[in-house]
Amino acid sequence: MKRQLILEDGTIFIGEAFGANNDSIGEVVFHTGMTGYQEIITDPSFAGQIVTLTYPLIGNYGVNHEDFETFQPAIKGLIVKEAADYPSNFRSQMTIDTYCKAKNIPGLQGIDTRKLTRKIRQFGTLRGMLCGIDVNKDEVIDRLKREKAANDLVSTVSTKQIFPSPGRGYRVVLVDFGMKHGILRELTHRNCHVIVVPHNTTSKEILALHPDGVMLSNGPGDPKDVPYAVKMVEELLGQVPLFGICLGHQLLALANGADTEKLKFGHRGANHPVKDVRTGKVILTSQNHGYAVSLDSVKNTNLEITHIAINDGTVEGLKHKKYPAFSVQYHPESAPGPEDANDLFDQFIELIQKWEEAGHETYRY
Ligand SMILES: NC(=O)CC[C@H](N)C(=O)O
Repeated sequence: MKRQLILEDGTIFIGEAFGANNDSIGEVVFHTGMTGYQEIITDPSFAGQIVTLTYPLIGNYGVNHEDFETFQPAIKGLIVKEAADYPSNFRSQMTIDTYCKAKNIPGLQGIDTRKLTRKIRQFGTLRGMLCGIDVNKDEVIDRLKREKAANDLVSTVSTKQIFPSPGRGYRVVLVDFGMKHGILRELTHRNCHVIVVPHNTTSKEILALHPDGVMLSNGPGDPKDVPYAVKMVEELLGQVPLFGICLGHQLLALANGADTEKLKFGHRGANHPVKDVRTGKVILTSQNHGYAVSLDSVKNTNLEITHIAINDGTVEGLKHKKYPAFSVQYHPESAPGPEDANDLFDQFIELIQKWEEAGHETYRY
């Protein structure tokens, strides 16, 4: 069955359908990872987006039940050069087509993904629609231009209920803006007693849980769409150690008076070099973001820039000058992908330890 991608600038890519049989509108973005399609598809930060994978063969090692980053994927569609029909791996439990059908994700294959990626790189991220080939093209383009992207994406992917992931170590409140399971996995590995709370939990409610540390998760959309979360972070500063990842990093910046901006086509891949400006050390990182902290806006704040992207000089890491709070724009929990930044979770645990040794011990049960 034929399916097409119509972009808001009028460009059309016609290919073959796979996955669910429904039409879908989203922001078309590209990801350059050679592996990790299962984690990409299930990363809630991609909510509202149609994801193009630049690696040409996707699904060759199948889909399994262990590598999901969330139960309910939030992407609006998947575009690949070729979706493998016969995966080969001992962990494989289904094909990418079966998974996309089960999770209501429309797929498009057989188009020139390099051409599409070049277009996005040249003109910036575009809105697009995945649909059958019998639609009225002009009506679709008009709709794509007219309709605004959703601005409440975080609420659609965050947990509605508070829930614990019990451990015997430090009590960490993890604010779920669309958390990847990987973050929970890393904290659990370090024996933390994690309490996952919804995106709109207030600072007062968080402090009432007597956390030793608070983790701000990744999440979809523009950080300015969640002003209540900026307020929550602002009120927690200096009260408890904070660690922010991706959206969490952007919220830490906004809470300190810095600004964020939309990047032309974002950073989405598994090999983005990042430099620690304090040591000069360069690491490879996994990334997925469309917004970034504006470099100049950090100058007159209490924040210090700790990391910079080698490719385009954007802000990749921040640290508070006075309070125990730090954040990174990239994903230290990434799996698969480079594990170069994984020790940031150990640094968070050390920060909590130091904070407590300094006499800021909170209650425990
Ligand atoms: N992975 C994330 O947390 C992404 C943060 C934010 N939604 C952005 O696109 O920049």
